[in-house]
Amino acid sequence: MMDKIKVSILGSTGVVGQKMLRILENHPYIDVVNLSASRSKIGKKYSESVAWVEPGDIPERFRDMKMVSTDPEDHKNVDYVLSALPPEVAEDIEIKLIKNGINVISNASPFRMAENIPLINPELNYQHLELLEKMDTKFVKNPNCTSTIMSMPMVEVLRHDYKKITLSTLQAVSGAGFTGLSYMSIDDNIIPYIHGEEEKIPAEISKMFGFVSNNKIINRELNMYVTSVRVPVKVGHMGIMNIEFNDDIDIENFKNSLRNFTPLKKFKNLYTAPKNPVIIHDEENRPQHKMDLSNGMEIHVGRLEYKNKNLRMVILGDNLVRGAAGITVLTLETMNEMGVA
Ligand SMILES: N[C@@H](CC=O)C(=O)O
Repeated sequence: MMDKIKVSILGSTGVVGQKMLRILENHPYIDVVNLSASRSKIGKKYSESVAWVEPGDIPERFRDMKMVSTDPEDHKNVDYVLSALPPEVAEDIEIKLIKNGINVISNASPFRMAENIPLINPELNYQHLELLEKMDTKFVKNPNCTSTIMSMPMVEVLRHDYKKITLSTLQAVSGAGFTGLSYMSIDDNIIPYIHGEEEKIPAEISKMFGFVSNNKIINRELNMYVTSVRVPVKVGHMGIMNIEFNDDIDIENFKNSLRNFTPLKKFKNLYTAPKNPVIIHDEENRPQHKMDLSNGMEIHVGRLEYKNKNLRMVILGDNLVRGAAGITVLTLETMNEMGVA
C-alpha cells in the first residue's frame, strides 16, 4: 500500500475550501491533516469556524479539527498545501510557503501567468508538469474557473485553422465567493460585467495551450474575444462560443473527437478524473444547469450548429468542482501518477 499524500487546505472555510473537503473526505490516497483560514479562527474547531454551505453535513472527520495558521511552521508536516485562498491574501502567503520549502497547488490568481509556473487543466496540458522536475519546491496554479471550463472543447477548435473565437460567458454567483455578491444585487437581475474576467480568460487559455521550451511556457497566440456577465444561478458557468474557421470542418468528426478525448486514460489512479471529460449533447435543450452538473468534473457541450464555416456551441461546467476544488485535486493526482509530486 502506498503512503498517503498529506495535505493542508488553506482557505478551508470558503466555498471552494468546503468543496475540497467534500472531495477529499473519502479519498483513497490523499489525507487532509491541517485546515486553515483567517487568523481570527486559529485554535477553534473547524465546525465553529465555518459557515457551511456545501450540501450535506460537515464531514465528521473534519468537524473537530483545530484550525491552524497559514504560516509555514504549521505546514511542515505535509507534502502539499492546497490553496483556496482569496486572491488579496494568496500572493504573500503562498510565496512565504514556497520560500520555506513547502509545495503549493493553488487556485488563486496571483502568478497564474508566470512563465515558469505551470497553469494546469490536466486533460489539456498535464505535459507542462514536466517543469516541476527542475523546481526544488513545487508551485502549480489552477486556471480561473471559467478558463478551465471553456478551454476544454477548444482542444478540438485549435486543431483547425480559425479566424476568430467569440465567447460570451454567463457565470454563476458562487464564482464571486461566499461574500462576493449580495442577494439584493443579483436576485432577479443580471450584472453585465465581472471585474478582470474578460482579460483573464483568453490570456490563461493561451498559456494552457502553450508549449514548454527552456523551462518556461511559451503562450499560444489566440484571436479570442470574451464578454462575461453574472447571472442568478448558484453554481455552473455557461459559455456561448462562436468560431469562424478559415476552412470547412467536418462537424461529425469534430463532435466525435471531443467525445473520444480521453488523454488521461493511461493514468490508472486518478480518483477525480471523469471517464469522458467532454460530454456532447444532441438534444436542443441541453446542456442545462438543472440536468448536467451532477458529475462536477465533466464539461457539457451542446447546441452545436455549423454553417458557412461558422460553429456555435454552448458549454457548461461546474465552477466549484471542475473550475476550482476538483481540478486542484486532479492536478495533485496527476502529478503523483507522473512521479513529479
Ligand atoms: N472569476 C470567476 C471565479 C473563478 O475562478 C468568477 O468570478 O466567476
